Amino acid sequence: MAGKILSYKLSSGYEIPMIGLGTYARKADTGQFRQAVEWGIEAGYRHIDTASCYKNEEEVGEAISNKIYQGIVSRQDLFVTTKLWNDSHAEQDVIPALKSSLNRLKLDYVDLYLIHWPVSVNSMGEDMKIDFVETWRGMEAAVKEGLVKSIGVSNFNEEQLTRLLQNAIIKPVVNQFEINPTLTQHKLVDFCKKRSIMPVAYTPLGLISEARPEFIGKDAIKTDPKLGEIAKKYKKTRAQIALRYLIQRGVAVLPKSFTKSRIEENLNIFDFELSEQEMAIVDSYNIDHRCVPGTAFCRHNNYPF
Ligand SMILES: NC(=O)C1=CN([C@@H]2O[C@H](COP(=O)(O)OP(=O)(O)OC[C@H]3O[C@@H](n4cnc5c(N)ncnc54)[C@H](OP(=O)(O)O)[C@@H]3O)[C@@H](O)[C@H]2O)C=CC1
Ligand SMILES: O=C1CO[C@H](CO)[C@@H](O)[C@@H]1O
Repeated sequence: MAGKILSYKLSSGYEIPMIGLGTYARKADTGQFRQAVEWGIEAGYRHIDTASCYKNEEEVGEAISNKIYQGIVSRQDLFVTTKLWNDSHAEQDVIPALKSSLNRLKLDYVDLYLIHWPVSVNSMGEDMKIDFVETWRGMEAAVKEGLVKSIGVSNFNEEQLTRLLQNAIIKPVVNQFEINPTLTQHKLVDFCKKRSIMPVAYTPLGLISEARPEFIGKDAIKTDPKLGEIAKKYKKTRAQIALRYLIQRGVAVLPKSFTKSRIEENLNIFDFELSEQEMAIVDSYNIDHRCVPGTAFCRHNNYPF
């Protein structure tokens, strides 16, 4: 891997590597998550993003245990994030849900625990209308029990972050939300930074990713020659330029791949710098298009978008 991975000091005092390996997949073969995380750690990733709803924490945990056992990394070298699912938002459900995640991950703490969505549901998917401030009390208790180093949120909008900050004893250190060249999110990124909340980009490749035939017609970014020229100049791919653009905006990125060469490629973004003009070109692909609109929750209380 060329170039040292940058990291950022969170408001909790812990360092978060600016790139993490995403692990969500709608479909996967048995062992595919484990294999991807093992390749990731071998390639140099030290930050892994999972969630209880991804149903892959066991395989992610196996990969981590294997790499620790093989002496490739120690637990302290890794930054592991997992997320509280929407069906465990009652204050008393947070620690049991986290303990189940830790059990599946075979870890005794995670570095970051996030409220996955500001929306609460029951096992039938019905809206439970639980206030996320109540959920936050459970998150704070998890810090006090030493089960997690830092806590944060995902898919929260400005209004929700404001209410949370007004009511939090331990402040959220991260908001994880969709950010990429076709959904640049300048307003929410600036809002978070001003409040010492680190913006972390999910779906950082957005419409660049080849596996999204449903977006044909909106994906000029895949073929536009201006981006091709920038990529050629630095001997990088369009995906690497998109990731570098986010890093230079001070946004951490979580690219997911099951392909060994892409896992390595996505990490190889720390040995070049885009000019201001090139940053503006990448920025110009914005069409405010959400790849992850969370439509399953669009009629729920606290739907964020
Ligand atoms: N908090 C939240 O609500 C959400 C969190 N997330 C997190 O963010 C992570 C990343 O988001 P995700 O939606 O997976 O989207 P990504 O932007 O990471 O895109 C993933 C897709 O891009 C392909 N890909 C990966 N690298 C390259 C490359 N270099 N060139 C071309 N194609 C590439 C992958 O294919 P292949 O695997 O075949 O290589 C895969 O199909 C998730 O895995 C998850 O951890 C995601 C969505 C919501
Ligand atoms: O984290 C996640 C992974 O992707 C899913 C579907 O696109 C999202 O709903 C979820 O929030």
